[in-house]
Amino acid sequence: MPASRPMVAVLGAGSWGTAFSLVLSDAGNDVHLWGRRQEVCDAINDKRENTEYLPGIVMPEGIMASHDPAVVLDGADLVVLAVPSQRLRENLEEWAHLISPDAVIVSLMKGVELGTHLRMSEVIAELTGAGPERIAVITGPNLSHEIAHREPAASVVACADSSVAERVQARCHSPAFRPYTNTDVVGCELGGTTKNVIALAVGMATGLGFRDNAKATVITRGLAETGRLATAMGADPKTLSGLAGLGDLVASCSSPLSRNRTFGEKLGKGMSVDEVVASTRQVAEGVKSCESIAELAAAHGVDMPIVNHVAALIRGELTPEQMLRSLITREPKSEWA
Ligand SMILES: NC(=O)C1=CN([C@@H]2O[C@H](COP(=O)(O)OP(=O)(O)OC[C@H]3O[C@@H](n4cnc5c(N)ncnc54)[C@H](O)[C@@H]3O)[C@@H](O)[C@H]2O)C=CC1
Ligand SMILES: O=C(CO)COP(=O)(O)O
Repeated sequence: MPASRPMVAVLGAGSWGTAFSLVLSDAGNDVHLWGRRQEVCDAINDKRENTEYLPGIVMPEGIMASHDPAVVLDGADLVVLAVPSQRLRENLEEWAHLISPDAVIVSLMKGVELGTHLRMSEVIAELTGAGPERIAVITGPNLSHEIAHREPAASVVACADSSVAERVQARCHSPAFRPYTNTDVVGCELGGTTKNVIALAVGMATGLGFRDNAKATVITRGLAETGRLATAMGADPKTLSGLAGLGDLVASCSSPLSRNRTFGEKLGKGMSVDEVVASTRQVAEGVKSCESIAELAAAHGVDMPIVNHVAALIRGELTPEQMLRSLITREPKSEWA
C-alpha cells in the first residue's frame, strides 16, 4: 500500500493560493484548499481546474477544495494563508479557533495592514496567539502563472526558528520550486510588501512611455528606500539583496504578468484609480499598502520618497506625470544619504 501523504491546508483559492497548492502537491503533500466562492471550489473538484484564477492548469487529484474552513483545517499541521492582506483579520477572526495549537502557520501575503501598520505575521500572531516559532513567511519572485506552469523559481521561507523554516522548506521543495531559509521575517515581509508599491511606480513610468533608464532608476532607488525602512525596523540589510528583496522587485517590475505593475501602467496611460480597480478582480496589494508603509516610514523617521509619492497619487493628489517629475527634481543628495 502506498504511504499516505502529509496534508496541508491552504486558505485562499486566488492565483497564488492555487499556484502554491500545485507546488505543495508536486512536493508530495495532499492539499485541502479553502475557496471563498463555492463555484471556484466546484470547478477545482469537478473540472480539476480553477477556471477563474488559473484557467488551463490541471489541478492534481491530491488537491481538494472546500468552502468550509472547518473541513479544510481539520488535521492540518501546516496552514498556509493566501487572502488579500486587508482581509486577513476578518477571516482569521473566524478561522483561528479551527487551527490546531501545534500547527505552523505560513503567510504567503505581501501587505501591511491599514490603520494598525501590522505586517501579516503580526496579524497572525495577534489573532491566533501563535508564537514566532509557529509563524513563517514565504516570499520571493514567484509570479503565480509562471509557478503554475512549473517554470523554475526560488523563494524564501522565513521563520524566527530556523528548524521550523527548514521543516516548511522540506514540505514545499518541488522539482521546479527551490525554497531557501532565512530567520529575518521582518526583512522578508517588508521586501515583498514594498516591492508592490515600487512596481506600481515602474508601471506608471512604463505607461507614460518611459523606458529602461527610468525603470532601472525606480527599481534601484526603490530598493534603497526599502532597505532604509527594513533596517530601521531591525531587518538584516542582506535580506534586501536576496530573493525577498531584489529578486522580487526585479520580477514584478519587469513582468507584464505583475498585477501591481499592470495597475500602474494603466494609471500611466490615463485611467483613474477607480477605473483600474473596476477593470480587474485581482488584488494589487500596493494600492492599499502604500499608505500603511508611508505611515510606518514616518513613524520610524525614514525617508521613502517613492512610496510617499505613490501614496499621494493614489489619494488623488498627483498625476503619474507630476509624480515622476517631482521625484526627479527633488533636492540633489548623496546616493547613500
Ligand atoms: N499572485 C501572485 O503571483 C502572488 C501573490 N502574492 C500575495 O498573495 C496574496 C493573495 O494574492 P492572490 O492570490 O494573487 O490574489 P487574487 O486576486 O488572485 O485572489 C484573491 C483571492 O482572495 C479572495 N478574497 C477576496 N476578498 C476576500 C475576502 N474578503 N475574504 C477572503 N478571501 C477573499 C478571492 O476570492 C481570491 O480567491 C496577496 O497578498 C499577494 O500579494 C504573493 C506572491 C505571488
Ligand atoms: O508578489 C508577486 C510575485 O512574487 C505578485 O505580485 P504582482 O502580481 O503584483 O507582481
